[in-house]
Amino acid sequence: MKNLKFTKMHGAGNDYIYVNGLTENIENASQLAISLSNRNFGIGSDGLVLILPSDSCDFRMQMFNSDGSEAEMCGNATRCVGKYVYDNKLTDKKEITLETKAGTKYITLLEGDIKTRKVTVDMGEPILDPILIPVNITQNPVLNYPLNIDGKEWKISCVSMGNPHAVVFTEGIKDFNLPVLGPKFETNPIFPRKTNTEFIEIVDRNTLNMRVWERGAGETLACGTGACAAAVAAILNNHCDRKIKIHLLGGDLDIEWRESNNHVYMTGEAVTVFEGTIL
Ligand SMILES: N[C@H](CCC[C@H](N)C(=O)O)C(=O)O
Repeated sequence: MKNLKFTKMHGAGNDYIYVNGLTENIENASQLAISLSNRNFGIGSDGLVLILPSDSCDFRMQMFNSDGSEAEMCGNATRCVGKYVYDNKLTDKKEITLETKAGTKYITLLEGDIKTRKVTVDMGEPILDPILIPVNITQNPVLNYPLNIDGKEWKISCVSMGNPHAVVFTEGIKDFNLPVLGPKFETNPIFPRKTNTEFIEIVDRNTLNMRVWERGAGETLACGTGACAAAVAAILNNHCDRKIKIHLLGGDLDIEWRESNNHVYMTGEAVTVFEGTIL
């Protein structure tokens, strides 16, 4: 894709390539995600995000993992899209609606500047029905369900934020060999559409530590939908209260699951790193 203009951004270290689909013509976005995400021969990223026109919202987001697979939703990217459209004067609003494959998301731009901005996203309601996640387990909701992997029993709690998540409450996560362990969850046959997997340490009733093995991307420094899923699972398992700070390798995310409307709210930074053109 010669002369393709892009912007490199990250949310808590979860970095994506952003392309303005209103002006750039994108062919085969899946293949483009693979080639541009390559950290040696491409730009290097966790995937590709297209910002597109929408009939129902201010904008539409299409998100592709670095393996080329398209995901229903991406929390960190949603914050960055909000910052992108404001900084590039595609809107002058600070309350922005975004059409995604997981429904409409509501973005609120908070304090910030051209480099870094704090952003809150209303991520909507968590999905707990195993049929809708999907996960081949009859328990509903799926909480602390025993999953045997290579002879070790793990307890998983399954939540969807439009994309599937298996949340594991455990200890010693900094020593986990995720490149070996992660794929055994991601491609486990009980997940018909694979899964993202969050490995969580409970610090206290308002604090979690998290590492994540993402579907289609491997270990990332942060996962917004994963942080939301982990917060919901922690609250349902009575490990935490409804406001939780989550420490991820790339930074912190503040999650609130509001009792009043059953919506999950995620607040964190969106950072613009550089702009460029593909030669
Ligand atoms: N790998 C995810 C998509 C990206 C999610 C993550 N980066 C986020 O911030 O929510 C999936 O295939 O469901």
